[in-house]
Amino acid sequence: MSNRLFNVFQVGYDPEADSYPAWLVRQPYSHLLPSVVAPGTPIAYLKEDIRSKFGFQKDCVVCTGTTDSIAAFLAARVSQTGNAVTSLGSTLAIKLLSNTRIEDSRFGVYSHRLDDKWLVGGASNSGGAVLRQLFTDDQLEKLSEQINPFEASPLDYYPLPKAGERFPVSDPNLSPRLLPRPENDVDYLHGILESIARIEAKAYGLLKELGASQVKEVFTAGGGAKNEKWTKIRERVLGLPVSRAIQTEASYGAALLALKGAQQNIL
Ligand SMILES: Nc1ncnc2c1ncn2[C@@H]1O[C@H](COP(=O)(O)OP(=O)(O)O)[C@@H](O)[C@H]1O
Ligand SMILES: O=C(CO)[C@H](O)[C@H](O)COP(=O)(O)O
Repeated sequence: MSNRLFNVFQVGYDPEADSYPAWLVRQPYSHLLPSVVAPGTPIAYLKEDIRSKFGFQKDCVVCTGTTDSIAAFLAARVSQTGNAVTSLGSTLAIKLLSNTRIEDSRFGVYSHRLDDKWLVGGASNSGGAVLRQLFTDDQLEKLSEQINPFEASPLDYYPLPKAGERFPVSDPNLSPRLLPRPENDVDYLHGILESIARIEAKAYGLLKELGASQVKEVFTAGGGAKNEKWTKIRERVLGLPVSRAIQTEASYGAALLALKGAQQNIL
């Protein structure tokens, strides 16, 4: 049984029809396809050996979950069309609540169903992993303090931890661009944060071009959410209100799903 309704469409599940397509069901291997249930559905009690090994309670029930960036979206508890959550973790993942579904593999764009709406977006390989290759978290904090976020950086990079990008450009060979490196690390970090913000702006612009609902406000999750200077840079580059989500950890969204599941009877 799949515990990720939101991503079984990656094995061919149609989230609009809420079923596998007929051509797939006709295949000789179709019995191997995972059965699908909604996130936050209780599916089983823990096996006794696991329960006692880790000290879980007898009534501990396993519920279906979701992907990390959808969990971050749920944690932010936003519900209005046009609200979006950018997860600034190791990668940069975008989820916009839209009335329309969009799919375009040329740009790594896809939609997950969320009740009667769609969570449209994609995930860029840019984000915190490349920052961690260059700076410690402590340096990130101290250098960021010295950035003037209202001043545009003249540096133009495409920060990636290694070659390859998924969204808003799908190119497995795209090379990281992190040069020239200025002498001053504050300037360097400013240029990198601003360049990642431009990737984010391009991503939201692309979703709009492809027909998604207009983005009105962006909430931020993940390790980058605590960087207030970056938030201000992003606000300027995106031309949208940007703020830290009330809960910035994807695990909080997963816990909300577990709470929902715990209130239902097991399947
Ligand atoms: N002050 C900061 N400013 C920007 N990014 C930061 C800061 N501190 C940590 N990060 C980034 O946050 C990332 C970790 O966030 P997290 O949400 O835990 O990521 P993940 O769960 O995807 O690994 C690291 O890659 C790190 O570079
Ligand atoms: O790669 C990821 C984050 O970088 C996620 O695992 C990926 O985004 C899958 O989740 P979703 O289908 O919700 O985007």
